[in-house]
Amino acid sequence: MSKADIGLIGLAVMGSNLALNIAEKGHTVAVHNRTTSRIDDFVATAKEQGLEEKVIPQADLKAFVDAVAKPRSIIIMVKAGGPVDDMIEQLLPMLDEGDAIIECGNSLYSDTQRRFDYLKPKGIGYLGVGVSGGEEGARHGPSIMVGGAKEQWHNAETVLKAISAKFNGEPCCAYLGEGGAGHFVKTIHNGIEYGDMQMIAEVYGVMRDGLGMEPKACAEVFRKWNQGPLNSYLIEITAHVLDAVDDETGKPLVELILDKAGQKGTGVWSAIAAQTLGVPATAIEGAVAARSISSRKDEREAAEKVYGARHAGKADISLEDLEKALLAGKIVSYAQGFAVMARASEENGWNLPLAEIAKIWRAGCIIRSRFLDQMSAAYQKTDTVNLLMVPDFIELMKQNHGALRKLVAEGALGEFPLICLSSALSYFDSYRQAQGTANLIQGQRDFFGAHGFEIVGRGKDLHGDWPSTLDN
Ligand SMILES: NC(=O)C1=CN([C@@H]2O[C@H](COP(=O)(O)OP(=O)(O)OC[C@H]3O[C@@H](n4cnc5c(N)ncnc54)[C@H](OP(=O)(O)O)[C@@H]3O)[C@@H](O)[C@H]2O)C=CC1
Ligand SMILES: O=C(CO)[C@H](O)[C@H](O)COP(=O)(O)O
Repeated sequence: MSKADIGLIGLAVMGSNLALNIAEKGHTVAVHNRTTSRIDDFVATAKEQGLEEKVIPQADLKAFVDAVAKPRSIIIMVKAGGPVDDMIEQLLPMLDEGDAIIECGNSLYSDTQRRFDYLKPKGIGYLGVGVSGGEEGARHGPSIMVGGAKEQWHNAETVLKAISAKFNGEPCCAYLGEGGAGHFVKTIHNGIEYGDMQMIAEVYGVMRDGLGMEPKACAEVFRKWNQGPLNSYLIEITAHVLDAVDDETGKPLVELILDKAGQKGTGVWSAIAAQTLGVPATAIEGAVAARSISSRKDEREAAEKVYGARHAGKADISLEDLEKALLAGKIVSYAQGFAVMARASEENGWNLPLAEIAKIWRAGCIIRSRFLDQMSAAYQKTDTVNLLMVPDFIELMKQNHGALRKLVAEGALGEFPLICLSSALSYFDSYRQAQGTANLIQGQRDFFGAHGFEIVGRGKDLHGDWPSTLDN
């Protein structure tokens, strides 16, 4: 029996769809799953789709490994965390030097780095790969962010590029750097995804509570915006979510869905990375905070009783300004996400290609958009890491930050929470303020802790002659 081009372990939502995608592109794939009933279900689906000849199912792990051509490329698509380490340990005695484990889940990049370092001396290549696009993407073409062992990447490159999404014929799949680089980029992708989703939700809140719009009317607006500069997958699906009607009650489905957002970790990891690297990512942090506040429904209900319902009423803002405000917020959020990646790249020696990252996000992934095409073109022309200093985007910010300002002001007066959009605006205003207020902070730090301050022309580590007695 001829050997499979590639192996795949983990036939849940993502793994099964990736395996079907691989088979459809003409590559033979050996598949395995801990619970064997999933293998049977997968084989049945492969048959329905006429792909069974490209699939080698193996319930026994050793037989699965033996079914893959050497040097082996074995994708693992299991639950992130401990299960990945378990899988690695089970595979290790069965692999040969030069084989590769290609881990495609949403893993913490520091775990990926650890696994890469652990396997390298054993002669096993470890690739930590971010895959975005959900179920549909996995089946028909995700965006694929590869990090880890470069040599083994070349063995798997043909298959991974074949199954990835294409933008103008170019694969949305690239090798981005050693160790945890691929998973770091996927994490920041998700952080940006959180920002996009939260900003959209905040604008929906203003439409609903400030402009008194019904979900169907909101859907219509998002559909229209999807024809303009905000064109993106997330704007498109927002229109669909707002349009959906509950069969049981005939009411808009969105009004029945509990307002508590889930989160699986990548947003928090992005915010922690930003803080650890000393690169502000206020939009991502705001989006994570908003999800956490949303989950405290009981507390919110109690607080509303204490403080009274918000004044929600007429917001004095046009739909045109809402669109512009969303665009300005989005630019700031992407500027922050890319600045975090640039800093992480320096810190870890990854040499992350920012233009390439924007390119492979243009199709297949959850944040795919027209905007990313503009971004990749802009980053190809410049080395500047902050998008706010890239000529095309300077122009866009100049045209749109006024609308963001108006929205945030309306939000404050009308008591509409805009945690993400307002923090994006504050970042923008802080970023472009040549004379800030940290002079006072430095004075305070020197007062209570003799931490020293700098006076230009006079020197560093200077101290004030502060009073020694105080009232407090
Ligand atoms: N769902 C999505 O939209 C996206 C998910 N991801 C990431 O992709 C990965 C897979 O996601 P998804 O397909 O949703 O599946 P899940 O995260 O729900 O994981 C289920 C799979 O993991 C296997 N598994 C769990 N524990 C173990 C273990 N200890 N040993 C062996 N196998 C184990 C399960 O096997 P069994 O059947 O035996 O229980 C099953 O195949 C995750 O890291 C996820 O974060 C990335 C992008 C999008
Ligand atoms: O990676 C993804 C999309 O890109 C997954 O759908 C992920 O689960 C999204 O994160 P969260 O569940 O925290 O919203």
